[in-house]
Order: sequence, then structure tokens, then C-alpha cells
Amino acid sequence: MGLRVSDLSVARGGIRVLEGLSFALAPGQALVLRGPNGIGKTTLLRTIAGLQPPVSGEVDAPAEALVYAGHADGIKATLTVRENLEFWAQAFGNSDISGAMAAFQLAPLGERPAGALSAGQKRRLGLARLLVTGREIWVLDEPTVSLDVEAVAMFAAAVRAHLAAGGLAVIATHIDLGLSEAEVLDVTPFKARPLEHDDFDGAFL
Ligand SMILES: Nc1ncnc2c1ncn2[C@@H]1O[C@H](COP(=O)(O)OP(=O)(O)OP(=O)(O)O)[C@@H](O)[C@H]1O
Repeated sequence: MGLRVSDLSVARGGIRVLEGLSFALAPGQALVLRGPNGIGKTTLLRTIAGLQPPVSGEVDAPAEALVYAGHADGIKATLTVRENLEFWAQAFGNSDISGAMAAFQLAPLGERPAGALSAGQKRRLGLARLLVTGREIWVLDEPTVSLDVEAVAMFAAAVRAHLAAGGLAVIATHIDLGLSEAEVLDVTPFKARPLEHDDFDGAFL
């Protein structure tokens, strides 16, 4: 089960931001997306995740194998850390949250309402959620925001374990995750050119 992106163009707010992107990932592979603020990484990830349609081109990935984690936490503030994970595990047809709790060292926070966590702790919970989904394709937008060095290492280890188990991941990040095995794609050269009018005069008439 892989992910293939072919000649993809994506738009935000009706304006094309990236065009002509192609890449393929096989099980066990990770791709890190780089590029300056506003270039279109979030837009690309949302398109890959099927949350918005492409302008043109194709994303070939089984939707039922994919999970997207974006900027919004999606954490239920009144549930405890443990209950949040149990809720998500159940939503994805799983029950065992122990691996996820351990990977992000959440046991000491298990009975705390998620609303009472710090930003970095919330992020750790949000990332732990990936593990309970059991899904193969992780599409992650800035997963390490608010994380300290130790938590970034937890995340990198979780990605590595995911890849070793035959998963794959596309990750937009500005920081070095220390994942030397990941391919890096700078999307800057794929910035969409301004639209050219076929009928230049017509635009003024
Ligand atoms: N709701 C919106 N309506 C219109 N344009 C938007 C909207 N949200 C973002 N944009 C614009 O779309 C472009 C692509 O944004 P996107 O969030 O995909 O970039 P990014 O590469 O993820 O940036 P960052 O590194 O800052 O997260 C930017 O120029 C941005 O200003």
C-alpha cells in the first residue's frame, strides 16, 4: 500500500499555489516537505488527505488507510488523556492504547483532563492519537510545534517505528527531525506561476 502523487496542482482560496508535483512513497518510506511560510505545504497536505480536491493531477492513496494531523488539535478538553486516546482508538476500531501512551510518555498525565495540559503536552497527546488509529499513511502538518527537544525525539522514534512496521509518512516541518532516512522535498520550485491570460486585450475590454 503506497502513496502516489502525479502532476498535482493545488489551490487555496481559489488561487493556485503549487503545481506540477509528483512523488511516490512505498511502505517504510517518509517524505519531509520543506519550503517557506505560505508556499502551500498545508494546502498540499490537505489535498493529499482528500480534504480538498486538486486543481489538476492525481493523488493515489487508499482513503481508509490515511490519517491527517493538522494544526487543529481535535482534543476533547473535558476528557482525560486516557479517555481521549480510548475515544480515538474506538473510533478507528481499536482498543489498545498502551503503545501510544508509552511512546509519548503520557502515563503520568493519564488521568488529567486534556484541557489542563500545556501546549506541548497537548501536542504529544495529539500525536499519540496517530498510533491508536492503526492507519498506514500519516499526513502530518507541522507535528512538532510546541514540542521540546525530548518530545521531538519521541515523535521521531514514533515515526521510525511506524516506518519499520511498513507505514509511511508525509511530514511538513521547518525543523530537523533527525530522520536521516527520510527523503526531503523542497516545494519552492513548484510555486505556481501567475495565471497567463490567453486573450490579453480581452481582459481589458
Ligand atoms: N483561507 C484562506 N484563503 C485564502 N488564502 C489562504 C487561506 N489560507 C491560506 N491562504 C494562502 O494560501 C497560501 C498557501 O498557504 P499554506 O497554509 O498552504 O502555506 P504553508 O506552506 O503551509 O505555510 P506555513 O509554512 O506558514 O504553514 C498562502 O499564501 C496563504 O496566505
